[in-house]
Amino acid sequence: MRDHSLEKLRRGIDALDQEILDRLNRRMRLVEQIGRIKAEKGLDTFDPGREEAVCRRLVEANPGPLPAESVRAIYREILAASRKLQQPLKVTFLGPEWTYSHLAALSVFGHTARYVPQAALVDVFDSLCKGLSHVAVVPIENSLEGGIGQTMDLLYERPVRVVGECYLEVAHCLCSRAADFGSIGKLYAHPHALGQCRKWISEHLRHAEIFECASTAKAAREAAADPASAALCNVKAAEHYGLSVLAERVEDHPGNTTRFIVLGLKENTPTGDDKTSILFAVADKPGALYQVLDVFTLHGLNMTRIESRPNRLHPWQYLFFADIGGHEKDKHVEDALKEAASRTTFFKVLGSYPRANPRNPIRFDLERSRFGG
Ligand SMILES: O=C(O)C(=O)C[C@]1(C(=O)O)C=C[C@@H](O)C=C1
Repeated sequence: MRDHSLEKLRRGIDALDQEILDRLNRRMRLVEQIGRIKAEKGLDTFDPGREEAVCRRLVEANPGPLPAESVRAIYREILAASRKLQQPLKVTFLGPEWTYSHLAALSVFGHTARYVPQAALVDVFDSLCKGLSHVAVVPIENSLEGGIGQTMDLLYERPVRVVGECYLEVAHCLCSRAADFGSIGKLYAHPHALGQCRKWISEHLRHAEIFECASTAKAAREAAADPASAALCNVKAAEHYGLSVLAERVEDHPGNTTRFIVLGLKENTPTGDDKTSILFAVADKPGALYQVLDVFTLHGLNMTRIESRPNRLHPWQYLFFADIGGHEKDKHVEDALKEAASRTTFFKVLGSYPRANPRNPIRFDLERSRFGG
């Protein structure tokens, strides 16, 4: 028997879908016009500040029942389609495919960007600096393991700008071609994944010989070649390399999150809720670091991170990486940066970008292989 009320509702949906499509195409015609202006003026297609402003405005104006995370997910793909019409955006990251960097890049740039995996982190920076990619996505710190030293070194050495950030929940799985733990003699894993799963491994895989790999996806690739081995990787890498998931979420602490930064070559426009990353060195004298930090206190700027790293060009000297609230173009931030710089021996603004919320990381839904809130 035909259900007339169901058919009527579906006719309503069809009419609305047509309206959404017409409006999306009207939007895309405006996007094409902007694309032509940008091309004439030599401006970048990707404007992270504007994109964040578009999403934030919609999330704030959203009356529901559509959840905020769905508004963001839908607009992630609409904006990706917009950029693709203007000029396909090339996004580079540490590969192979389905590393956490790849997942982070997908969560920022959607599925229609062009993804360019690299074999090493230095190649990711070089691809951007040589103009072979428009943007790069690299890990900068993990909630359990701390700063990613190699990224910090390359931020010091290369003329790149930080133009965005995102937090991604890291959910490691033990994946293998083997049917159970008993037959696993080797474990392939990235050193950070090993650090994050230390306790679990000592309880469940004490007998396995450990082989470190340059990425979690490479670990999956190695495990695919040897049925008596396993890898610590995400569920997408397991799927891609034909591995079964033997155990889910094997990290020692829930809430394991990695912060990724988006790199570009140009400055960002302010959005009203930004963060600025800086890098500096101070003289070898009492109170030198305090003098710099004091400037931010006096200007009422919140410092959300400070981390030191050995300066590889000058042994036993240190570089400080810090993040403060605000945009370098905000007057009070600009004044503070100028004053702080005058108290250092080296000072570099790495970039200002829309602030992301570490307490609400992007989650990769293991069951549905989709991004959630
Ligand atoms: O406003 C722009 O600069 C656009 O190019 C349009 C648009 C959009 O679709 O809203 C597309 C790409 C940019 O990264 C930002 C926004």
